[in-house]
Amino acid sequence: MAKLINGKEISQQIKDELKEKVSALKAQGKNICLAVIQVGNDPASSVYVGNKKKACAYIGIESRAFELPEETTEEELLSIIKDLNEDDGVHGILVQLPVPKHINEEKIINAISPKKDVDGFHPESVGSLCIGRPGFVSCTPAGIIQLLKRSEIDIEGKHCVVIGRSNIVGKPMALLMLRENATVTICHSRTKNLKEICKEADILIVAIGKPKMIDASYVKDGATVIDVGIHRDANNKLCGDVDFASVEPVAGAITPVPGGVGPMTIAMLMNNCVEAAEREE
Ligand SMILES: NC(=O)C1=CN([C@@H]2O[C@H](COP(=O)(O)OP(=O)(O)OC[C@H]3O[C@@H](n4cnc5c(N)ncnc54)[C@H](OP(=O)(O)O)[C@@H]3O)[C@@H](O)[C@H]2O)C=CC1
Ligand SMILES: Nc1nc(=O)c2c([nH]1)NC[C@@H]1CN(c3ccc(C(=O)N[C@@H](CCC(=O)O)C(=O)O)cc3)C=[N+]21
Ligand SMILES: [Mg+2]
Repeated sequence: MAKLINGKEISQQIKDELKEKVSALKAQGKNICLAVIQVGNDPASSVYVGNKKKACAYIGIESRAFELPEETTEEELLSIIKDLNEDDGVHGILVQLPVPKHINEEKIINAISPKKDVDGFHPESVGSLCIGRPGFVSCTPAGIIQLLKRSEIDIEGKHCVVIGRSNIVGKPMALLMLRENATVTICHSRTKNLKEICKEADILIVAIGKPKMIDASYVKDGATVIDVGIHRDANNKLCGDVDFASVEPVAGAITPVPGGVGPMTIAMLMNNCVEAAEREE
């Protein structure tokens, strides 16, 4: 029986810590504001954006919502970002991904000022993480580090296997584990012997985007398993990239979906907004 890593509870702790910080900042006359931009109305995106707005309200951060139609042009979106970059009242800018196909995602990410890049997706933020300089760190991987630390799971010297090498999850995750002195292996769709490599992991972080792909046969006895995936199964129930029922009996610790990594992503977004405001001085 694995210890359940409770992301809902840990994210709540973090949000409560941030709430106190925000009221202290407010007492000094500083109000924090996050601009959240959604283009189109993908239902999953709307759920995440809604969760972000709720978290802002709870912590005392103002959220300025831009609900733009699917037909919004790249130029229009870039122009909104430019205005927000120049607006001293706005501390963080988030453009919910994916954006519609006619908009170049890379151009949008590059347009956001690194000072307001609370998602940590800008090349300057990623480069800073890579060479150990201060900058915003992608929220999902940063949240996973918090999950591990606050669950008292040692990272230093452990073999961490990350499955997935996307720019927003897998790669920054591997860099963060390295920064925490883990020995890190990154796996992807061309990896041979995926199962054998995963079986070596003390900490297995799964971000592949394939529902329930990782079962007990990939997991060493007692390993910590972190499930980043988020899907809806045949019964419209949320599930991850990990087959929880299969893995839970062999793992030492495991995150559920929902209530694992997802809520941490939002808590770390809030953390980055507070940092953006604090850095302003
Ligand atoms: N909970 C949260 O807060 C968040 C959850 N997510 C979820 O996490 C998952 C991953 O997201 P993201 O990183 O954006 O996904 P991407 O689709 O961008 O990346 C998936 C990665 O997994 C690799 N991969 C795909 N299939 C296999 C396979 N059969 N064996 C080994 N590796 C494989 C790919 O390899 P290759 O590079 O070779 O193609 C790629 O590197 C998704 O389910 C997403 O919804 C994402 C962000 C936040
Ligand atoms: N610019 C940008 N930044 C992101 O951080 C970003 C993004 N685009 N695009 C999509 C992914 C995905 N993501 C999630 C956030 C919260 C939950 C979350 O709250 N999950 C809850 C359940 C949510 C539900 O009910 O569906 C949970 O796992 O318990 C999940 C996933 C952020 N992302
Ligand atoms: Mg992706």
